[in-house]
Amino acid sequence: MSLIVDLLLMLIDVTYSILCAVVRTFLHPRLKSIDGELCLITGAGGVLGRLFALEFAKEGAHLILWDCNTAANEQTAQLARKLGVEVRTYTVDLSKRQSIYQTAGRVRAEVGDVSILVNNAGVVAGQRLLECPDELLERTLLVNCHALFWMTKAFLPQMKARNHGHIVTIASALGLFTTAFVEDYCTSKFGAVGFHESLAHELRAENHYGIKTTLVCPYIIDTGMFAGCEIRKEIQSLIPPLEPLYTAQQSMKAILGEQEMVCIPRIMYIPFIARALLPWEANVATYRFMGGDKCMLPFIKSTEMKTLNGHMKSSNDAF
Ligand SMILES: NC(=O)C1=CN([C@@H]2O[C@H](COP(=O)(O)OP(=O)(O)OC[C@H]3O[C@@H](n4cnc5c(N)ncnc54)[C@H](OP(=O)(O)O)[C@@H]3O)[C@@H](O)[C@H]2O)C=CC1
Ligand SMILES: CC1=C(/C=C/C(C)=C/C=C/C(C)=C/C=O)C(C)(C)CCC1
Repeated sequence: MSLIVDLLLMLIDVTYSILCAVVRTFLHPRLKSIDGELCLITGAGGVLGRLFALEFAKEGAHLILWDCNTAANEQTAQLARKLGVEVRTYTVDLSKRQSIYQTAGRVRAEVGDVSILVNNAGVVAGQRLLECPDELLERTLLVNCHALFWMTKAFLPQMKARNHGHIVTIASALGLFTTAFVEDYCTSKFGAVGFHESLAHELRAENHYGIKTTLVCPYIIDTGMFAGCEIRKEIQSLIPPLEPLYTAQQSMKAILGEQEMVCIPRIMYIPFIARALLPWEANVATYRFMGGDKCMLPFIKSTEMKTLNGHMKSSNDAF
């Protein structure tokens, strides 16, 4: 009997959540206020990180900015302070667990409890797997994936104690479907998506309904990180690279609307769903047609040229 009641309740929940998602797509959802909240953003010296800092500052959140690039991070802080919020900067190496834990300890002691955590920092090796130095591949996993464990372990306990907080994961469309020549990046972003989902389930399973999670999965953004990456010329105008500001603003809408996940642009849901529904060869055929199969080649070539010109060191030289 209780199975039938549970089944009916589940069906009501499923119908209600589908209706909510449909309504949300067409109407503007109510956005929460984050005035006076303490927001920590990683990679705040980078293009998207800086825009996030400014968007959160506009909403009245005080900022803790983390980056390995002290000068760029400080520039972001200066811009944000002009918007009237308090800003503290910290230089940290997110590829090192101890650096994360030490800096988190300083934040807790010097500022207090973080209530919004935006895991934004990300890197990519930008070289073919077989030619890429091992440390560069490892670094992608450490920064894009392992850092999520350490950041969450450092800041979730205080959120749990207050049953209040928000953890944002900036993943990627390449955490939902893949393309060639970016094995390190896809591995790390699929990891980030898996991490986000498991954490979101855990918070619900433990009834921590006051702690929200948002997963952001953007397509190529015009920040320079994937400079050269391009799909078939004729289709490029249909799916152009995203403007960084547009990406940050769409992400903010999802965060403040307490949306669980957002693909930017929405059309990215199609390759995500197609990956799960279509046979592998059918996906290969559509990738080939749209130039999604070799879109990373010009990006990889330009990184390899830089490496040849001595901008980057190869650890394989040691062998
Ligand atoms: N650009 C794109 O096309 C897309 C990007 N994304 C994701 O968006 C996020 C932001 O990307 P974007 O703004 O383009 O990238 P940027 O390279 O502009 O910014 C990343 C920032 O993170 C910093 N950083 C890198 N490694 C570390 C580290 N070990 N410790 C601390 N800070 C570090 C970088 O410093 P430094 O510059 O000194 O290395 C930089 O300031 C990333 O997670 C990325 O994967 C998702 C979809 C598309
Ligand atoms: C593979 C593929 C495509 C191209 C995707 C690209 C080019 C994604 C780039 C994403 C980036 C750079 C993310 C960074 O985090 C299409 C044409 C959309 C559709 C079919 C499959």
